[in-house]
Amino acid sequence: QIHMIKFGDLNWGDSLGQGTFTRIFKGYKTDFRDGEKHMTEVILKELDSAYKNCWESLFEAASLMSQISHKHLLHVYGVSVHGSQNIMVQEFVKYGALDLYLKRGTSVSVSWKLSIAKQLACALNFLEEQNIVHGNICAKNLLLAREGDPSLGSSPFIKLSDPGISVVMMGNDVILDRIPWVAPEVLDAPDNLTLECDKWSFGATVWEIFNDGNSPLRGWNLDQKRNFYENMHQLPPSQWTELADLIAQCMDYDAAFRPSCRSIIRQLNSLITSDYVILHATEPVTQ
Ligand SMILES: Nc1cnc(-c2cc(N)nc3[nH]ccc23)cn1
Repeated sequence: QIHMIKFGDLNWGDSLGQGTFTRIFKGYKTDFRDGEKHMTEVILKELDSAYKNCWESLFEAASLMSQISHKHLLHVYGVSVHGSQNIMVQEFVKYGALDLYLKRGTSVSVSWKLSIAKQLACALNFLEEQNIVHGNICAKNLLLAREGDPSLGSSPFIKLSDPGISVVMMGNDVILDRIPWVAPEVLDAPDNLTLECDKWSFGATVWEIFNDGNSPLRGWNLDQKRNFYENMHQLPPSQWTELADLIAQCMDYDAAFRPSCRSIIRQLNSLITSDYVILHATEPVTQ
């Protein structure tokens, strides 16, 4: 049910960097609609030939995302296979990955951050309703389609990218390196990804959004990361107690205690209307 795209219909542009086992290029796909030639901006994700055996997992991730459509889920046009090249063709999202956008130091307001968190919660709620586990929720996989302009009062708009190659295909080191986004229970059973795992990752992603895109536990080695879970540590809490509480609820070591998406959305709505937002309208840019 995933669309197969003819390699000849793809035009390759600049390299935009690397994903996990993939190279990312800007590009265009040609298609003919009502007798006219259309060039659509796309992202081409080419799987490194060394990881050919992961193609099936990448293909599954693409199929998953192309089966469902939602305004906050990245659109996957299809895949193209050309000799040893395996390519996923995705919609191009103008401002790219949220973690890089935040790291570039663009100063954004608390309500901007809450708006992003709520959009991600809505995407997760939609996936939960379809009983679909994403498995790789993180700021790197949030793409910014619209910056939002505080002076115009227009809010940002994000799209959740595909999960990429499943952790099931990865070695234990890659799973450990995904601490603190990967839920603790995944370390013991990587092939048992549940909806609750996405809630844990949601908590870590909200932490990133409110920490200017800085990676939590940045620079820690795999042993330190393993100890973080073995000692059941939590990420440094925000000064905003209600936000810290929501993150801690999502990052509960007991999956059964993590809140439902409905509860997450309700709590975000109450944060959005709280006085804290007015008091911290535009955070001073911390250099
Ligand atoms: N589905 C996607 C994925 N990545 C982008 C993107 C946009 C941009 N401005 N710079 C980038 N640099 C690397 C990737 C990227 C766009 N759309």
